Amino acid sequence: MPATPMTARSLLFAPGDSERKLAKAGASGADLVLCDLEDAVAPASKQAARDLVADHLRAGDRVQPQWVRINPLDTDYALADLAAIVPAAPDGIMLPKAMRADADRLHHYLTALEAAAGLEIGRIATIVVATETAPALFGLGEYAGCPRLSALTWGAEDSATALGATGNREPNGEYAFPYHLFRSLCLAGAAAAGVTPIETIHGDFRDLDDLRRVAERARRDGFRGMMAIHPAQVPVINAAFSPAPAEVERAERIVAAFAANPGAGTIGLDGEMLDMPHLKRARAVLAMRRD
Ligand SMILES: CC(C)(COP(=O)(O)OP(=O)(O)OC[C@H]1O[C@@H](n2cnc3c(N)ncnc32)[C@H](O)[C@@H]1OP(=O)(O)O)[C@@H](O)C(=O)NCCC(=O)NCCSC(=O)C[C@H](O)C(=O)O
Ligand SMILES: [Mg+2]
Repeated sequence: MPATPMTARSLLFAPGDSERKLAKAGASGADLVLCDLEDAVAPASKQAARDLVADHLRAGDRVQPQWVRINPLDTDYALADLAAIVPAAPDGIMLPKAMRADADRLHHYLTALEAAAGLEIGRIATIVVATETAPALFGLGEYAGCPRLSALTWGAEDSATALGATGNREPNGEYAFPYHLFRSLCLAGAAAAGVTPIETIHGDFRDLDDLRRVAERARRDGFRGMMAIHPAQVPVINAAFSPAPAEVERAERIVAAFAANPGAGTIGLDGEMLDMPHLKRARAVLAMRRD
């Protein structure tokens, strides 16, 4: 039961206990909304948030796919989250603090709950936040063939907590070395599994210039989308994960140059040597266009 790799550029979190934010997220222009039942919701509000998110899902009129981040499977909250949410037919489930075995367990739970709710089996896709526990950090290469999995992402805050760190940033604001490693392993793990790598949140939600820099770097590195925590971040992320006109034009010229030289493995264009990896990347840029 393989899932289609995720195509969302922006995934906006809305706290599950905020009716206002759940409603506003739909109008944000985000490609996907993540209704959160995990860390944005205090323990005392978990049940109220489940009820609110289920009502939100049942209200219909989905402008974009509506996903739910449940609590980790090894907490007392997770099964109650799934029991409340699956009958309301979310488009997907985000599983935090997880590793491959948890994603497999989630697949089985979803199959049982979809059947009980009369939903099409396999309609609910999954994304795993795959760096948030110490054991998970050693398992990022294990996701190939994971049923329902459409994307992998990572979380710098919970990774730091898992390591016992006191922080995760250098004095200049960049992530410290361990978090570059986890980010890179998430990217490579997603590529190895044939699913979409999604960049983590940018917590400084007022600094949109820095967000632009970080999001553009993420796309350059291979991420295909990014999570957001505030509606103002959405247009910046959407732009960063959409190829610019000049990039599309260059990709078209590369594809055309190879088409004009069908026997050539390598060609020169604008003084640059191009071979098969360049052609593949040019085709990938063209596939990312949204007209
Ligand atoms: C971060 C926020 C708490 C800031 O909220 P606020 O101070 O209210 O911001 P603004 O005054 O600028 O809000 C302007 C209006 O926009 C609405 N709004 C704000 N955020 C959202 C949102 N996420 N979705 C929809 N609408 C939103 C406000 O309601 C204002 O509208 P109005 O009421 O009409 O004036 C807040 O942005 C927020 O709650 N963000 C989401 C936080 C969240 O979900 N966090 C969990 C994910 S991150 C994570 O878990 C880390 C990761 O797992 C790791 O381990 O690293
Ligand atoms: Mg987290």
